Parts: sequence; structure tokens; C-alpha cells
Amino acid sequence: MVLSPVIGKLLQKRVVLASASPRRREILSHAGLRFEVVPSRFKEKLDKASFPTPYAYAIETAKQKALEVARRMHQKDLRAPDVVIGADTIVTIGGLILEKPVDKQDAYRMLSRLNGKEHSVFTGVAIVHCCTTDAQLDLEVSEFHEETTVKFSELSEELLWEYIDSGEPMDKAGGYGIQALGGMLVEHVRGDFLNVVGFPLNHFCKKLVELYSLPRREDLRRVKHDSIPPVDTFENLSDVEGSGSDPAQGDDGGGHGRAEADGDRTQAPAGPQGTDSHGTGESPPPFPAGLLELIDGFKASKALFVACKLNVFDVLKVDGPLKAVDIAGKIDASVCGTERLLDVCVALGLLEKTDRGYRNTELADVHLASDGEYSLHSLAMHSNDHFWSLFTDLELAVREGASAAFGRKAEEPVQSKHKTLQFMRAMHGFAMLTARQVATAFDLSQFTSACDLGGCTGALARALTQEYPRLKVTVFDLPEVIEHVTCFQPEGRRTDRISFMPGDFFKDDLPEADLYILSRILHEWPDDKVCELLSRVSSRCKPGGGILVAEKILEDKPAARGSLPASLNLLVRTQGRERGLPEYRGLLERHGFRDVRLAHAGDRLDVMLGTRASPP
Ligand SMILES: O=c1[nH]cc([C@@H]2O[C@H](COP(=O)(O)OP(=O)(O)OP(=O)(O)O)[C@@H](O)[C@H]2O)c(=O)[nH]1
Repeated sequence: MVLSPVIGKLLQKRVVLASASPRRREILSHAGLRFEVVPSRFKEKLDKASFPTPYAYAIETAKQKALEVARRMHQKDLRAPDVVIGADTIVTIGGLILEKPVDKQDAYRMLSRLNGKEHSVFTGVAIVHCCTTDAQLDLEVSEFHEETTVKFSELSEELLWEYIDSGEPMDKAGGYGIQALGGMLVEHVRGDFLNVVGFPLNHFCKKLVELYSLPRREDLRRVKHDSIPPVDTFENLSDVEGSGSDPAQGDDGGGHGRAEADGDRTQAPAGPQGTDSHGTGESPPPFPAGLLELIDGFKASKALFVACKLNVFDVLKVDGPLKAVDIAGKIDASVCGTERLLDVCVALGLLEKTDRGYRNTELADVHLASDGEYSLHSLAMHSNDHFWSLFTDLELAVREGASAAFGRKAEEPVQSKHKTLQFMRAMHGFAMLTARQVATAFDLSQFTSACDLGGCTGALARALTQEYPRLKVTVFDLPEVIEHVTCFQPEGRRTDRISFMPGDFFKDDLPEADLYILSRILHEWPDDKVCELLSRVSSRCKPGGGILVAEKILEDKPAARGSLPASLNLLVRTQGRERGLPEYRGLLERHGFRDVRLAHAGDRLDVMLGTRASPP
């Protein structure tokens, strides 16, 4: 199996991953596959007892997930993608099928069952090939499964609960994530590790080779519009180099380059011995799809920012679907420019194009229109108006280091009401998405009062009071921030257990509390300011009281993609920096906090909880 030709078979096709799983997305994009993500709406409720084996159940679920997406896209667009990939991961032990836990108790039941024993993880995969003829959708399904055996160590109740309280089990089959904290529970693995994580990449690649070289008809099942596809269109799939544009050319590829590329493609591909069409004996390197995506990444961000700034998503949320000409009229822009922007948004998965015009995807409705509870519209605007220009100085910041760059182009003090509100809205959008995970990363029910330092709009305070009925929270922030907090308090959900107090945590007396919270504060500051702040908190906190710090912890292993730009952000913007766990732990211990524990709160934040020791 030569890597490049395998994934390369799909590069000229429009591929959709019918899955909301971030792990599947990561595995496939790391393999160099280019695809769109359209999570399936198929409800995983098939009758397990009606399947002869657990893997038959996983395969059928995977297939139904993929078919639902293929049909939905065809219905909307009258044009389905070329290939839709669906997957379903289950854990089996003693004849029982375990899926994702529904709550902490369910996670506990699952993990207790797996404790000290060996179990199987099955992932069923369906590769659906779509072909539209005369608006009629033909579907061909190829499917397979992979099994991996995993053995858990003997684990204490305390450890199980600590793991459950980390929040990690909730979206994972069997209630654990082998790729993260859950790896600590595992004694050994037999088989494909990535299969446990959610996608059997090795078997998938073998399947592609099989499908695109020598189609084995017995592997294919006929599916009509609602079930089995016709086999006779399968010839279209055996990728006899041809249709579709060459992604390597990108949108800047001129006619000359394209002709050359096409010329290459009509030659015989690399043979089993690795001889290429030029007879040089070398295969071309794997297609660097991920790299090209990175190179173009700034264009995608800017298109998103501009669409937000022109209120495209707001207009479509209220009036969509609309034709480009009508949208252009509403946003006061040229028709040709609007049309191009809209098509880019479609390619980015933010809009859908139907015969009635453009409309928001669910993602855009929820996160990019400016009015939703979980809107990131202001975060996009803040990034456009503020970070974009700061990042143009990244080279300078890297050459000279944070302090030098900071002196030259420091973050402007928040001046106007407009800027303060934009900043607050940006912070609020992110906090609304992460607050619950931060609030539940540890059991905080022993605390009755908390002070959220720099707590801004009170999004975390609200999640805390919802989670802990006895807890009262004081949000402490600068007067110009507190002045505007009323705009962010949801009607009908106000509580007198949250109060807002204006003040500067470097200068003013801190409110009294059992628990002090610093969520995304410390990374903004250099070491001397962090020490000054921690020492103020430490002298206010009573022995036995707590400190909760939420930050993205720098790890030795390669950072998660989402957290990478954060440390550069700080370099161009402030004198602060991201820190690793030993460094945070050292800082907290130096300021009188002991028993510092770590829990993950989703992909973007980690949470540390420490206890104030009695002064010696
Ligand atoms: O060790 C790990 N085991 C499992 C996972 C993740 O668990 C889920 C399995 O759930 P499912 O197959 O139903 O997939 P969903 O997440 O619901 O997404 P779909 O939209 O595809 O249904 C899967 O995300 C695994 O990645 C893990 O992370 N580690």
C-alpha cells in the first residue's frame, strides 16, 4: 500500500465526513484527506437485539449515518457529494454493547464494568458513493469493521470518579478516551489504536485500495433511494484518472500548469514497484493537502470575518434562503463580490446553496449570527478589527520577543464604549461555550462563596450557580466592564446568588470568598505580575479555601491544533504567555496552595484546583 495513491484517489472527489466526532476529523485530516464535515442527524437507536453480532450493529449505524447525510445534501442541493463516510464506534463486554454515556452515573456503570477486564472496541465504517443522474440519487455502499481488544487495569473507585469528573467520558464510546486521560486506565491494547479512538485508518486505506483498484462486487450492497444502491454505476468510481479539478493547482493555477498536471494524470500511475509515469523509479511525495490548507488559511479566516462584518449570517437567519442579488442589496455590496464571498462561505461549510438561494448552515445560525446565546460573531469581529492587524507584526514579535514587541505595539487600552462592548461580547461568546465544562471539571460543592476575578460578563458565574445550588459568586472586574454587564444577563434567568463588584485586582481589596477563580487571566501577564496577583489572592484566601485556575496548559506533546495560535496571540498582544503544568503548579505552590490537581475542560481549556495551606 503506497500512501499517496491511496488517499490521492479521493482528492479529486468531493468527500464528506458524516460525523461530529472531532477525533475522526483529526485522524482523516492528518492522513491528508480533504473533506467537508456534515454531522449526521441519524438517531442511533437501532434495535441492538436484531443484529447477529455487535459489529453488524456498528456497521448498520455507520451506514445509516452516512446515508442520511447523502440524502439530505442531495435534497437540499439536488447534488450530493461524491463520497460520504460514516462511522460508529462501540465497546462490547460480556455480550453488552456500550455506547456514549448519557450522564456521569452511566459513565460510572460503564467504567466499573470495564474495570480490570478485557473488552472489544468495534468501529463500523460505511463509504457511500453517490451518483446523481437526472436528479435521481444512486447510492453504493461499501462497508467494513475493525476490532481492537483493550484491557483495563484494576482501578479504584476514587480514580474512576476523578476520571468521570474530568468530563472526558461523556462523548466517548464506553465512557473513556484512550487518546487522552483515559489512556491511563489502559494496561494493553491489541490491534489498531486509532480504531479505539474512532476511526480504523489502516483498514480504511486498504479498503480504498481495494475499491479503487479492483472493485470487488461482493463487497458492495445495492442501495435504492432508501436502501440499496445499484452496482452498475460502480465503474464510475474506479478512478480512471479524469474528471474533477486538480486540487494541487488551487485557484491560482493557470491554464499552462493545469494542462501539465492533466498530462501527468493521464499517464499510468505509480505501479506496485513504485515506478512512476516518468520511469524515474520514484513515486511523487504524498499530496500535501493539509499544508496547502494552512497556506490558504488566512483567506478563509478573512472571508469569514468579512461575511460577519457585512451581516450575511444575520440577513440569512431572518430572511434566508436568498439569491445573491437580494443578499447584495441587503448588505449594500456588489452582486459579483457578494456572490464570490457566498460561494467561499459554502465551501467553508458556513452556508448552503439551494435552488432557492443561499441559506445558513446550522453552525452559522447558532454561532455566526450576532444574536444567539452561543454566538461567536463578536469574537470574529474582535479578531478582524484587532488581532488581524496585530498579527501582521508577528515577525517583529518573534524576532524581538514579547516584551520588545509589546512596547512597540501594545494592546490599546480599551477606550470607547463600542470597543469595551465588542471585547466583552467576544469574551462572552467563548465563555458561554466553555463555562459549563470549567464549572464541572471538579466537584466544587464544598464551597459556598466564590470570587471570579476578571469574570467579565458573569458567564462562568452563571454556570457555577446553575451547577452548585448553595454557591454565591462575586464577579470582580474593572469598573468600565462592570458598567455594561447588565446587557449580558439573560432575562428570566437572573439570580441574586451572583453579584458584580467593580475593582482592579492589582490594586483594590479582593472580596471575601472560599474559592478564588482566575479563568483565562494568568496567561495575560508576565511572571512578576502573576506572582503579584497570586500573592494578593493567597493573602485573602483562608486556609482550606480554594483557587481554581482555567488556562490552556502547554504540553510536551504536540499541542492540539486549536490551542496553537493562542501563544502567538499573546506574543503579539501582551507580555503574557502560556505555561505548562509544572510551571503553574510551581507558581501556585510558591504562593501557599497545595494539592494542585488538573482536569481537562474540553479541547480549549484545562482547569487546576489547589487548596490554601495553613501558613507555617
Ligand atoms: O478511546 C476512545 N473511544 C471512543 C472515542 C469517541 O467516541 C465516539 C463514539 O461515538 P460515535 O461512534 O457514536 O460517534 P459520535 O462522536 O457520536 O459522532 P458521529 O457524528 O460520527 O455519530 C467517537 O467520537 C470517538 O471518537 C474516543 O474519542 N476515544
